[in-house]
Amino acid sequence: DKNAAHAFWDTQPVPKIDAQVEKSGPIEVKTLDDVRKEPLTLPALFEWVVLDVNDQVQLNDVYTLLNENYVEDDDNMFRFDYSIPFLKWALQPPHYLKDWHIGVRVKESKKLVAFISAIPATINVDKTDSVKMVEINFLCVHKKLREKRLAPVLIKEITRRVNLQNIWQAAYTAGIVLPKPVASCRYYHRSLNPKKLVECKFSSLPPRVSMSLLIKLNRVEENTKCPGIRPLTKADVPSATRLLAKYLSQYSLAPSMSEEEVWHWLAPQKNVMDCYVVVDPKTGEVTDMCSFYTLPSSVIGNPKHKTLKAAFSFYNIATSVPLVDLMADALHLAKKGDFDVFNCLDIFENSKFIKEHKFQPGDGNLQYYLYNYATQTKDPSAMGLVLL
Ligand SMILES: CCCCCCCCCCCCCC(=O)CSCCNC(=O)CCNC(=O)[C@H](O)C(C)(C)COP(=O)(O)OP(=O)(O)OC[C@H]1O[C@@H](n2cnc3c(N)ncnc32)[C@H](O)[C@@H]1OP(=O)(O)O
Ligand SMILES: CN(C)Cc1n[nH]c2ccc(-c3ccc(F)cc3OCCn3ccnc3)cc12
Repeated sequence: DKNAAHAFWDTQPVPKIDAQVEKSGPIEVKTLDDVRKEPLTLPALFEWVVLDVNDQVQLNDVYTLLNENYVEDDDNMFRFDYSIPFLKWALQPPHYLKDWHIGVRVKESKKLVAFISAIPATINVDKTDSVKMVEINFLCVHKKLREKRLAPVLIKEITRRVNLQNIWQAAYTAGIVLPKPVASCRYYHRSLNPKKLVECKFSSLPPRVSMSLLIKLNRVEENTKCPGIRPLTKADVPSATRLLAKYLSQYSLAPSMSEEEVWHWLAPQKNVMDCYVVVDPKTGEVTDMCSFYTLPSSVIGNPKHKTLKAAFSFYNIATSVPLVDLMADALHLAKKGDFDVFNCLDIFENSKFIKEHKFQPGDGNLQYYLYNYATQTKDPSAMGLVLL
């Protein structure tokens, strides 16, 4: 309800839930002099730590905290299981700061009980403003320490450390409604391994549909449709960077990526990132690209299956082939890569293929947010940004 008190968020530079935005731009303007020099105070038993994700032991601590305590679906049947290589990749883009990988440990046992991260990103807002921001992700408090107001402390501390670098805006997404969504997006699932999805109770057999019929109904193309589609290589990066910049310029919220960033985010990496391109045979220019990342979920309390292998749609651009054909290839390649399900949001032009490719609606929303930046609420199709 619109009057619900947000004891923390009502103190933050974000629009009130029922605010009408006049003009776009920063909500508050501060200088380095306004920024606390010392860390926020934690409850007595806890200490701040910086996680060095180059140290296998510390990276494993982050993996275990998230594997056991991170995001679950509404029915608590699945929990995201970001892999160790995925977390290293997600946390170490070009120009990352170790200081922005913040943990809370129990002083006595050194057990990691909370985490929050920021990575640098240049975000274009409303196609006009290019804003130096951070992307906030992997906020997690151990299940045993929930509802003790620890999250606001983590958020204020990462805000402080980001402000110290003269950055005043952030982008983040969440499955819950907070003040105040920039866009409210829906997620969709395309079954690739219907038998396993039914056994995991991710999906159910429709009435009067046998398992063999369900398998047949979800069959994907035997071959690719796009001529010469192949994995992205480093040599493709200058052309792919130009194609991405041109494509993303049409969206109200989109990243601006250097060649170094394009290679970091789109370089094919087993069990992390799949990226395929179509190039003009004459010029070698990249004309089309599809990409999806690997994010498994633990299956909670299932006797037969421990994990669900999900592909999440990332950046897709079709200029020489229809988007529907490019995504047919993405589904084919994901099936070949042994994924059980292919997920996407109703952002970009994804609604063009969601119906035709037999995606089913998911059970919730993914809300997009900006911190300290007011702008009009957008349609999901105006979103051109994917957060992991
Ligand atoms: C300029 C730079 C700026 C950088 C910072 C930008 C902002 C970045 C913001 C972060 C972006 C993260 C993005 C991201 O990582 C992707 S969203 C995924 C977040 N993580 C999970 O859902 C994992 C499982 N849940 C937990 O670990 C805990 O439930 C968490 C830690 C979520 C909350 O711990 P808790 O023990 O359940 O709760 P208290 O400590 O008692 O705190 C309650 C207060 O926290 C507010 N809350 C709850 N969930 C939130 C969420 N997902 N975002 C923001 N705020 C959230 C809540 O509204 C309330 O405030 P209010 O009373 O005002 O309503
Ligand atoms: C984005 N990134 C910040 C992680 C994140 N946080 N909170 C979330 C809430 C929903 C989705 C999401 C996004 C796309 C999608 F196709 C399905 C999704 O969740 C299904 C429900 N679920 C949650 C865990 N296991 C299954 C991601 C997230």
